[in-house]
Amino acid sequence: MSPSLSDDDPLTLALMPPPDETPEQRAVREAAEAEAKRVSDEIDEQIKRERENERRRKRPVKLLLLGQSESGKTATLKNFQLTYAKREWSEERASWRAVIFLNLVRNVNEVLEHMGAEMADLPYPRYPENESTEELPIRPVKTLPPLKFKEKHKQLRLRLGPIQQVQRELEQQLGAASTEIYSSAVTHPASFEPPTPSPRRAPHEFSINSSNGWKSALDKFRKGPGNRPEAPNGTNKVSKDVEEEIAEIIAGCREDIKALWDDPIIKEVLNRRKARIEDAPGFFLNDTDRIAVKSYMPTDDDVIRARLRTLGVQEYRFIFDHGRTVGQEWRLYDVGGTRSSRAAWYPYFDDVDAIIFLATTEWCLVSPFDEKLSEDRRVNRLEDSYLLWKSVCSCKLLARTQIILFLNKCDLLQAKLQRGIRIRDSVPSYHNRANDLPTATRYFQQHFKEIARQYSPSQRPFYVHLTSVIDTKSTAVTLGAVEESILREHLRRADLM
Ligand SMILES: Nc1nc2c(ncn2[C@@H]2O[C@H](COP(=O)(O)OP(=O)(O)OP(=O)(O)O)[C@@H](O)[C@H]2O)c(=O)[nH]1
Ligand SMILES: [Mg+2]
Repeated sequence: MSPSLSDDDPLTLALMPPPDETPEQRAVREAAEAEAKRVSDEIDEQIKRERENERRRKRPVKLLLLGQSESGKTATLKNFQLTYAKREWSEERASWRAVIFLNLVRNVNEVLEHMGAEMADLPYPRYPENESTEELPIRPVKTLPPLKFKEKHKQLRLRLGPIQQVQRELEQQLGAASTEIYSSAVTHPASFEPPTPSPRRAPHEFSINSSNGWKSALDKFRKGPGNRPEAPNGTNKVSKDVEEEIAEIIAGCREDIKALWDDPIIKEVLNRRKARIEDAPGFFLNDTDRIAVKSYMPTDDDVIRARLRTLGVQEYRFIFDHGRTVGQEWRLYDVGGTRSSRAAWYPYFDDVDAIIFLATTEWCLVSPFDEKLSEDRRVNRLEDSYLLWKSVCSCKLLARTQIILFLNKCDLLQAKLQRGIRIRDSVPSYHNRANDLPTATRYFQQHFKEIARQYSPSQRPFYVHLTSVIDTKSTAVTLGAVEESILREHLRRADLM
């Protein structure tokens, strides 16, 4: 007998067989007790199973964002945060201010550089080829008459001089993510193959890089106490002061920045030098009035449009506060897309529920009147995108992973087609198809689908969305569909475990 129960315990008394129980009554009672025990055990077993299922279902949803550099991975991640984790989004928004300042001063300095070069009659600029030693073809010598610069232009250059210093200061504060890497050589598939043991690939290269990505770059500018402990040497504080100082300098240059950007001679300079600054990532010169004020605070759209390169692999954990998966933890992995970053992707392929692969096709559209990049380089980027897609589709580790293709930057593709740029001039296999957005996206989509069909280790559904992820409203609708399909897959995998 249990030490807590004695013969005069009410429960024991209630459960005791009646003293005058007949053998028949006893048999009935024992059968009833056995049945009750069976039912009770069954219920216990069911509760155990449900708990186990619940535990499995609570497993975080893991989503990997892949694609070339500048394809829009980080912008997609920001849309996830804006749509599903609004609180974190609002907390983080202000810390993008410094990045947007950097984007704006970069725009200004690029215009100034073109003006200076045109004034000095220098040849057309070349892009730095950090990742490749391949030379770009030299542009033809100019044949146009020199432009008539006035005193006003010299004055503008002089008065906007401090903006160069501001760029240097911001780049220093934000670290390596603030500078771009350009590459043109595409001779082999983009490699993220399993790391072979080699002294050049130490394991730490494959860990989450939180020390120098944009997350940590933003930390330096994060507002308010309590969010992060202040660095012992007071660097956070210094950065905050620096940011205010920078806001003041930019505000002081507001009228000059506007005068520069609105000037007809400067427009001609940019035309001649084929610099379409407005199509480049992180273009904010049309927003100078709003941004170049001391009290400037970024809007949602500003943050989505801001450009800061991702270094390594960054993990973001969100508990969704909207959508079908409220309360569910999602882990999003945002990777750096430059060719040299891709070796770090592979370790994240294991155990991932889904991949969103971002591809942009507008790269390949070259107009001899519009683009300052060489045709080879643009077409190579399209080729690189196909090769990267092929590598992802054919990867055995991902054979059972859902892959969702975003054909992104459709807004830029549409704008180029409207400017009359013909696809067939850059992509001969396009032949005489209609030069419009529906036909173009169908064509590119078909190409990606065919690669997936041909190279996937086993057949899988082809999911594709045509996106412009800077449009937050339409992207929220796309993400709704994506969330549902990823969740279905997540639950299916949980049941298989
Ligand atoms: N116009 C337009 N711009 C876009 C679109 N998607 C992204 N961008 C912009 O393109 C730039 C590059 O986007 P990111 O999201 O930083 O690119 P990424 O793929 O993360 O690039 P890495 O970090 O270098 O791998 C940013 O300034 C974005 O705002 C789009 O659909 N349309
Ligand atoms: Mg990125």
